Amino acid sequence: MLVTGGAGFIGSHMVLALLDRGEKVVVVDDLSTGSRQLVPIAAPLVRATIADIGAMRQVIRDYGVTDVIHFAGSISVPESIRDPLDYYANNTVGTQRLAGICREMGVARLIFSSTAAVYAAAACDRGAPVAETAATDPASPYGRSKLMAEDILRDSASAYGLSVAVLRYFNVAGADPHARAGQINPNGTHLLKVALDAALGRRGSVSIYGTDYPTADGTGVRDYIHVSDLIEAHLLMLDHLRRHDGVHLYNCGYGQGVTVRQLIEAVEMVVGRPVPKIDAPRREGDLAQVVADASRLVADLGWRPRYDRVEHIVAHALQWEMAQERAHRTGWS
Ligand SMILES: NC(=O)c1ccc[n+]([C@@H]2O[C@H](COP(=O)([O-])OP(=O)(O)OC[C@H]3O[C@@H](n4cnc5c(N)ncnc54)[C@H](O)[C@@H]3O)[C@@H](O)[C@H]2O)c1
Ligand SMILES: O=c1ccn([C@@H]2O[C@H](COP(=O)(O)OP(=O)(O)O[C@H]3O[C@H](CO)[C@H](O)[C@H](O)[C@H]3O)[C@@H](O)[C@H]2O)c(=O)[nH]1
Repeated sequence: MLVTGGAGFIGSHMVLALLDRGEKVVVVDDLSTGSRQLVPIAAPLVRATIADIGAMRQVIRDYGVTDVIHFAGSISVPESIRDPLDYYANNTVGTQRLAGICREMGVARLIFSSTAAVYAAAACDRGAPVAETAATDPASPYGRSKLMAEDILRDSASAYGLSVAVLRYFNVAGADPHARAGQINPNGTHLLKVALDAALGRRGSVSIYGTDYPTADGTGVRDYIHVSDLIEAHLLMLDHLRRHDGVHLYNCGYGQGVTVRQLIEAVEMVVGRPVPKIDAPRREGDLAQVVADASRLVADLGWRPRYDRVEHIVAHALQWEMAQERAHRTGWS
């Protein structure tokens, strides 16, 4: 099993879960945002970009890879607006190259990390959960870079017989309940990371981007999914893909909308300290609300989330942050 981006936030949880159930895993990661520290010793880490066809060919050959879970990519909506070409290169061209090498080397299955950012604003902003059948029309280069990658994989599936699962994640957060992995990128911009940093005094405040959205309290609504529940969906997907060829598409979320203010309140409650916050203008490329209809995942794969309360997500993320602080103090990071 090859996990691209396995030194990153979500990929490292995937590696742990695969090892936990006895699979052999190799990781390819260029460590652009990931960290060697997140990769367990039992999983060899090859430091390379997925665009390096020679390196990828060698990894797939050396480790006899038949299945790929493809997390490697660039993930920030605002960054994609500032530098769209980087996003198309890394997410779209990178995936196209990976599909080519999978075809050449006879890889059987690939699971792809896509995103809710592919959906059209009109489909999301009605307020109802968005199903896989909703219209796509991304509001950002990030979303477009991922939607094009989805198309490349779908076409590769029908032309070359690669079996593909596209998983559209909503907002992934939290950390391993045993604090073995978590968010490590010091430049992380996701709301929970920023709010926790503000609560822990590592940054001055959190800006609330937009307070005039047509939502319950005027702030943006997202569907935060605990990373461990997301990983469980990947394990189920992998088993399903091993029994069923073709192309599969699933949303991954809880169907629960949480506003920016509600998430910050949950941080205040769990940490037990106020979070300094500043009202700020809307952020370009943001939608008012993005909530998943994940009933397909539940019906087809029997997915049963375990951590679908926002307090779980915040508590596990905090536990990880505390473990990191201890490790830094004692020189173990
Ligand atoms: N975090 C979320 O809320 C979220 C939501 C939807 C989709 N996703 C997708 O999930 C995937 C993982 O996201 P994450 O939150 O773990 O981010 P992350 O930045 O922690 O992980 C990405 C990993 O990929 C590596 N990487 C990036 N480009 C690479 C390349 N060209 N070659 C090799 N390695 C490369 C990075 O070093 C990092 O370890 C991404 O594809 C992202 O678009 C994430
Ligand atoms: O400092 C911050 C950071 C975020 N937000 C707000 O919090 C919400 C969530 O923002 P994030 O930056 O945490 O996440 P996004 O919704 O922008 O995007 C994330 O989820 C998407 C899917 O919904 C994509 O997959 C993408 O990879 C991932 O970055 C948004 O309303 C945003 O405006 C703030 O108010 N202040």
